[in-house]
Amino acid sequence: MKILKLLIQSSKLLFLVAVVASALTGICSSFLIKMVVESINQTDFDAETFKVQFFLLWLGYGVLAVVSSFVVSKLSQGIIHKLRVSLSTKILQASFQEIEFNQGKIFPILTEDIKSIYHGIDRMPSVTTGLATVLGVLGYIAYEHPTLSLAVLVLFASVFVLTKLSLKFIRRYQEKSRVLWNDIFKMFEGLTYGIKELTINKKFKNFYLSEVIEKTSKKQNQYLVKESVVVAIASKSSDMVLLFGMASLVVYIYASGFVEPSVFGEFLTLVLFIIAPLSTVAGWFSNLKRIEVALEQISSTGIDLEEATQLVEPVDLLEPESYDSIIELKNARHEYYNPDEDEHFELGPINTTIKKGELIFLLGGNGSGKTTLAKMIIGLYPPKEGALYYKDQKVDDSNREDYRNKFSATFVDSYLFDNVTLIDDESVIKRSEQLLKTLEMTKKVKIENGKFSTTRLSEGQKKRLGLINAILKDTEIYLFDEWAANQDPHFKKIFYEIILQDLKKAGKTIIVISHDEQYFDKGDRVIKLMEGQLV
Ligand SMILES: Nc1ncnc2c1ncn2[C@@H]1O[C@H](COP(=O)(O)OP(=O)(O)OP(=O)(O)O)[C@@H](O)[C@H]1O
Repeated sequence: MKILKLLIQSSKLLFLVAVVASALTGICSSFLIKMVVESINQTDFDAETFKVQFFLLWLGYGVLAVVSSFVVSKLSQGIIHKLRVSLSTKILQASFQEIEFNQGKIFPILTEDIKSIYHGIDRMPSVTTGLATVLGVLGYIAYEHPTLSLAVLVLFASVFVLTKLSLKFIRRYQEKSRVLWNDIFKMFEGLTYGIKELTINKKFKNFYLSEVIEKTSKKQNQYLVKESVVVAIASKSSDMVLLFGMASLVVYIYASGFVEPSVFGEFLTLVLFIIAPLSTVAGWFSNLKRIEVALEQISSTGIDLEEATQLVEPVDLLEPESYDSIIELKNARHEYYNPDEDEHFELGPINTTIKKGELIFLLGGNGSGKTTLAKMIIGLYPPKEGALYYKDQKVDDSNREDYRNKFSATFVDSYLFDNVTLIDDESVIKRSEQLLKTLEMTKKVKIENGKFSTTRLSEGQKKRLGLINAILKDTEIYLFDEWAANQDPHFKKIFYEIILQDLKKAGKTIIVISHDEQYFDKGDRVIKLMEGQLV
């Protein structure tokens, strides 16, 4: 079971303490039950010994139960923390294309699936204690009443079969309701980021509320209700099987007389004591299924929760003194397949070279593949065929991370981080102040505690801050994907005539995706894409 593996991986020592403490708690409770039951029919009842023994077991039970709860909760919290960090790490390490393709699934995983795993683990103290109690009492019954215990085992086996049968249905509904979480998150995304469009148009707002939100939410509720019904049927029918079995035994024992009624009474009391913990253990199996569903969702995005096994040792690219080109694409191809529309987009084969210090404009109509080519050049999409070279060295899985580090980029949908731009170096502070001035942002943004003071800005201003962020990274190659698209003519001029020229003077290699043909004479070369091909 993957969840047990995760628990053990989290801390072997804590896991061992939790198992031992839970087992001892169960043993204490079994002995307490045995003492009470035995004392009922005892003729030579010794109250003093009973009090001492009972007190010690009672105290032991309480202390051990608290210890096991504390340790398991420490373990489960540790797992949740580790899961969050490791999931985030794995997302950052995973193939960009895989994560980009599964973008809609990431949020539900980081919230819903982690919550399901947490709730499953959180119940473990009561489950382990319950299990230990059941096993302890069963052991005692088997020792004291071997024939009767056989009958109990048959009854418990029926409960087990019933639970197992119901788990198939429970899992089916859990899977269906979990898949709907992806739609629910998408719908909340629309509600948050599309609030302008929704607020403006009453018809659309009502449609979104009734046809999207209400329908999806209702559908999920139906699955959740079905799951609860199956859980209730399974658990209640188990209780009914147990009670019916007991009643049948009573009738049979009275009819056959093969056991003394007083012995049977003691036996029955013991069995009744373990029905509740047995129910807790059986109920937990549905939680286990939910954990399985959550873990499957996580691995469906290509994220493997096992400890990372480094497939290729990362290496740095060399920095030779002389080389032909800084970037070269040889027969490089990329393709997308859109399963929803059964549509392919093919880029390439692309053959081109970029020299160090060149300022290149990349031009092309909407959907011609400019951003896709940019992502391939920057190392986000490894070419599906052909190859990419940096200073005459082939870029492959081992050096791709180092290759990507040679770039700074702004994309159309770039995210402006407000807590990452660490401006701690004196020269960087100076440069950022200079850039704020050039891009006329000094009245809006200041540098405070090594960060920009605000990101509550207009879209054009945010883009300018994003540009400053990219430039401050001071990398060898820059890529700007339609940066100037939403800038007014004044800031377009600043971008093409000051910013790009300053970068060029500093020896940077620059690729600019742009439709501003009036500035193309400021560059060294223009390349054009048409339907995925360089023309
Ligand atoms: N993540 C993706 N998955 C599937 N298809 C995609 C993906 N991204 C882009 N495409 C498809 O690839 C084609 C090229 O897209 P791309 O974004 O590279 O074009 P572009 O030239 O940058 O367009 P624009 O000028 O509109 O930004 C389009 O037909 C688009 O539908």
